[in-house]
Amino acid sequence: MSENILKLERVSKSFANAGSSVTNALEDIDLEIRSSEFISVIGPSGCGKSTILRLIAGLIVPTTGKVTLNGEVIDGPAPVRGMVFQKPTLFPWLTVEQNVTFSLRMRGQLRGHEAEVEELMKTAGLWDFRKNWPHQLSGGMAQRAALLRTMVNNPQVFLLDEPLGALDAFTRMTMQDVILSMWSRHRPMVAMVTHDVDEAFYMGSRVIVMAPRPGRVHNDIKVDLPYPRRRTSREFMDYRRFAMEQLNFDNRQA
Ligand SMILES: Nc1ncnc2c1ncn2[C@@H]1O[C@H](COP(=O)(O)OP(=O)(O)OP(=O)(O)O)[C@@H](O)[C@H]1O
Repeated sequence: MSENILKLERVSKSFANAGSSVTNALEDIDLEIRSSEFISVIGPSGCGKSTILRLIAGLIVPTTGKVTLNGEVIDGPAPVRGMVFQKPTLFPWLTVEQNVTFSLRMRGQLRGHEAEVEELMKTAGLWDFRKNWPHQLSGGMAQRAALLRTMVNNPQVFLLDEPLGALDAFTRMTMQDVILSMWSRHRPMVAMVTHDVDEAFYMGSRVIVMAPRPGRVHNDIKVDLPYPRRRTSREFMDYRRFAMEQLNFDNRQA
């Protein structure tokens, strides 16, 4: 399988505010992501994390610079770049299974993919709930269904914007493993925004630390730890400590 390369080259993004002021959400971002990398993006509120994902998704275009996938400029959304948001957006009138297979059915591609869908739903613990309606699901189950719905398209680029932010700590840790096990099947390129430093290092093969005003890359850390990772290992704690220093949290304690 050929390697996919996503590039942000000298990308800046400004937003006009009410009145005449402008927010420089991102300034001069250079970033290269390759197939099978799992990128976690962390940084303080407002530093442009979601803006990076929205640019890659093609929901917005850069003010200057360019975003390309395999050399082609991204200027709109496409199924090869799937995005999952913090709040799962399932169709309430469709069952879990119908939600997960929605885009496959729309494209007439469900036949031949049934076995794969079944296996994915079993991995995600949703098979026994496939006939349920979205309102009958817990938050974690709904988010798993939303993740699968994007995953069944086999996107080249998988964009996750705080996908686990609304979940309790235990469900969140389980979901981290569910996402990693789904990722390990085809190893698509993943870019995930999170506010949780542990999550960033537990999941990411690379962690991008961003700084605000204007949003820029402060550090790009390769996480040299094999999967599955141990949250309590010394190496894990070393990465965590380093990131906390980068984010300047080590000297903000009371
Ligand atoms: N559509 C928009 N119009 C005006 N300003 C915007 C728009 N989208 C984002 N911004 C501004 O751009 C900056 C970066 O926003 P962004 O949502 O990317 O940050 P973030 O790092 O994801 O923040 P958070 O962690 O709080 O979700 C913020 O100052 C935000 O107010």
